[in-house]
Amino acid sequence: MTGVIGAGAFGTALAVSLALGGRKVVLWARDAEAVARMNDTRENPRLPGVTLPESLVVTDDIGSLSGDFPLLLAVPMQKLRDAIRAHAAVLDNRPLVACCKGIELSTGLGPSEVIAEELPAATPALLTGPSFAADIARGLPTALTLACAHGPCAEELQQALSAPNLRLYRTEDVTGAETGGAMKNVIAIACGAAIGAGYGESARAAVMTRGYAEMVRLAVSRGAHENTLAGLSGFGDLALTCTSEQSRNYRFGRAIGEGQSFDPSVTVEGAATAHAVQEASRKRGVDMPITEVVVALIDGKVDMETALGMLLSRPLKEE
Ligand SMILES: NC(=O)C1=CN([C@@H]2O[C@H](COP(=O)(O)OP(=O)(O)OC[C@H]3O[C@@H](n4cnc5c(N)ncnc54)[C@H](OP(=O)(O)O)[C@@H]3O)[C@@H](O)[C@H]2O)C=CC1
Ligand SMILES: O=C(CO)COP(=O)(O)O
Repeated sequence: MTGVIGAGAFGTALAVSLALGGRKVVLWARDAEAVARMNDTRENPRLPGVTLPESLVVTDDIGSLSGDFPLLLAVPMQKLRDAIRAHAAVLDNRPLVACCKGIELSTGLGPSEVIAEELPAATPALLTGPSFAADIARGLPTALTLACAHGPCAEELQQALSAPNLRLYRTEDVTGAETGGAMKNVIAIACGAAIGAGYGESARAAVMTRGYAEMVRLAVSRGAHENTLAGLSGFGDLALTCTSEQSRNYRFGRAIGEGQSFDPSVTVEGAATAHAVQEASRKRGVDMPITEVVVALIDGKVDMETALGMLLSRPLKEE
């Protein structure tokens, strides 16, 4: 059995995929009315056009997740700690797989570190990599990274969470996987802004590549292995998010580049994470010029022309 906490787009997509793969899955949401609607219509408005399989149990009863089976935590990064605290009794002392991508603004910690801080007896893991919820829910082929520092648990989770069209690779480098997932959103905002401002696809490729260099520098400074960043959780997700109109982070960046507003109710993980990364990188003395520019753009401190100048006027250096 698998439990999923958070019936947003991603939690629902993972629950659907696992249920269609023959697993027993319980999807929990905090909003009783939304749960009743989902049970009535067998659809989730956050994932339009996808029918919830009959075998998928949707509930607002957190007690139905009691047990020692793995729980997927599919809530936004900045909400993860609240969600854990609200249900600590049920969540403690079992595998908890964070499905969020980001760094906590108030602490500079990644998802596995937040879990470890709140629930030291739980086994933290991370599911990350290139995947749009809509693609997973439609059964399109997808490959992701399952990261867990505890080797045997990583293998069990890899088996338990793979589905016919959802292929999981395993790593024990949780720090590398979570830094890649967090940073790709920041760089996707920069890429969206470059395209929105009309700077062209060559500029985007430059931002992606130099953004990857920033991702690697930050990850290594946090204790990650450089090679992890070349995998699905780093390069893979960077490639997807920086080039797809499906990405909310990319579209948010594009709106900035076009001088348009963006719906504040949409989950854009890279916005808070850019600020968290800026603070962490300054403390560690890690050079992150694209992240600095993204923060300045989000805060409205610079316009696109100034932002471009900040990057192009840097001293010439070796690659
Ligand atoms: N969408 C995608 O394609 C992908 C998303 N992700 C990652 O998944 C994470 C979630 O994103 P996504 O599902 O798209 O976001 P959504 O905006 O679609 O949904 C977020 C969900 O989290 C719930 N939630 C928020 N706070 C809490 C809380 N304190 N307790 C319980 N539930 C809470 C919300 O419930 P409510 O409606 O009641 O507010 C909502 O159901 C993000 O980190 C994202 O980066 C990863 C890969 C793909
Ligand atoms: O993480 C994702 C793809 O891997 C989803 O990206 P967005 O949050 O930008 O939509």
